[in-house]
Parts: sequence; C-alpha cells; structure tokens
Amino acid sequence: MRPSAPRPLVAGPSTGPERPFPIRLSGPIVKGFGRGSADLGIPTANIPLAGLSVGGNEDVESGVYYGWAGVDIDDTGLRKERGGEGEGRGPGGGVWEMVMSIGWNPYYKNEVRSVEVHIMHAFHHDFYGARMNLLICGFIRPEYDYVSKESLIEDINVDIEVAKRSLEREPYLNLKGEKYLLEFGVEGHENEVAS
Ligand SMILES: Cc1cc2nc3c(=O)[nH]c(=O)nc-3n(C[C@H](O)[C@H](O)[C@H](O)COP(=O)(O)O)c2cc1C
Ligand SMILES: Nc1ncnc2c1ncn2[C@@H]1O[C@H](COP(=O)(O)OP(=O)(O)O)[C@@H](O)[C@H]1O
Ligand SMILES: [Mg+2]
Repeated sequence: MRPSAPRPLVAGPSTGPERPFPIRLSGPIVKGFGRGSADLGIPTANIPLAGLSVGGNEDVESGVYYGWAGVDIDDTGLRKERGGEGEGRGPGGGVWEMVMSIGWNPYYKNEVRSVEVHIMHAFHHDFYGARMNLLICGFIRPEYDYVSKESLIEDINVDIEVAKRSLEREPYLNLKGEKYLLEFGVEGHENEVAS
C-alpha cells in the first residue's frame, strides 16, 4: 500500500541521468485492457512486454518512470503518411514528455506485466499501431496497491507533475533532441542501455 508521507516533486539527480539511465525502449503501440481512458481518465499507450527482454534490460524493475517519448504521429495523433522508397522514413513524428508504468498494476491485479506510457499532450486521435521510441530518464516510485481508484488517480497526477518538473532541468531537456527518438523503423536499437 502507498506510504502516506508527502512526495518529493522532482526525481533523479539535477546533474542528469545516472546509470542505468537513460534506457531506450521501443515498440508498436498495442491494445491494453481499455482502462486508462475509460476508468482513470488517463490514457496510456501500451507497448509489448517482449521489448523488455531484449538487449539486457530483463531486469528493468517494476515501477513508475519518466522520460521522453518519440511517436510516429503528428501532434493531433494522426499517423504520418509516408512516401515511397527512399522517402519512406522521412521527417515526421513528435517528441513529448512522458510518464510510464512498468509492472503488474497491483490495483487491478493484472496477471501480465505491462509497459504503459502516458504522454503529456492532448491528442485528438488514437494512434494504435504507431511506433514509439522511449528514452527513460529516471525512476519515480515503486508500484503500489491503492484503497480506491481516486487515490490511484491522485498519485498518477502527482507522477505527471514530478515528471514535468524533472524533465525541465537542462540536462534532461537536452535529451529531448536525441536523434534516436525520431528514428522509426530502425532495427537493432530496441532496448539498449544508452551509455
Ligand atoms: C504514471 C503511472 C503510474 C501508475 N501507477 C500505478 C500503481 O502504482 N499501481 C497500479 O496498480 N497501477 C498503476 N498504474 C497503471 C494503471 O492502473 C493503468 O495505467 C491502467 O490500469 C490502464 O491500463 P490499460 O492500458 O491496460 O487500460 C500507473 C499508470 C501510470 C501511467
Ligand atoms: N496523451 C496520451 N497518452 C497516451 N495514449 C494516448 C494519449 N492520447 C490518446 N492516446 C491513445 O489512447 C490509447 C490508450 O488508451 P487506454 O485507455 O490506456 O487503452 P489501452 O488499454 O488499449 O491501452 C493509446 O494507445 C493511444 O492510442
Ligand atoms: Mg493503456
């Protein structure tokens, strides 16, 4: 159960991410249990857990993390139309702040571990199937069970604040420009720990 102590409003060193961060993780956006928007009012773009067992990140601890998400869509949520050969991976996509949960969602007693990302941007469309590249910059807290849905929502809203404040620090803000975030369809950089 969640400790009742007040929560710090930033997470991670002010000098920038420390090992093992930043961690790269990517995958296509898949369907979850449909609870994020409907039940909590906080949509989460889920990616397959398979991603976690590639490239030595099997031991990514369950919990709540913050960082940057590059998604192959525009800022309304529409997928970019790609041109033909040669042009197919042209510029496009966007990079936004994100907060994510990796784990079993103890409040819902899930029997599968999930990777879910809430992007701090209001989109007008769903974007299932789009590619998402994550740069995980730091750890916020472990996952908890909650006495009520309202207390889970309240804590996720604090996570969103913590993520925003943590990412506005210069060393973290600089990482928004990592080329990797907008490299869609490039094989071989699923889930390396960036050095
Ligand atoms: C920032 C963040 C923190 C979360 N923390 C918890 C948590 O501590 N415990 C929990 O049971 N679920 C937690 N969740 C997961 C929500 O329960 C989950 O997003 C919701 O069940 C939606 O799942 P769905 O994508 O399968 O619809 C968190 C989600 C986010 C985005
Ligand atoms: N700000 C956002 N962050 C994450 N996903 C969003 C956002 N806005 C819209 N979406 C869309 O909502 C979907 C997630 O909603 P959610 O209710 O969690 O369903 P699911 O259980 O299928 O993951 C994402 O896959 C994405 O297409
Ligand atoms: Mg979801």
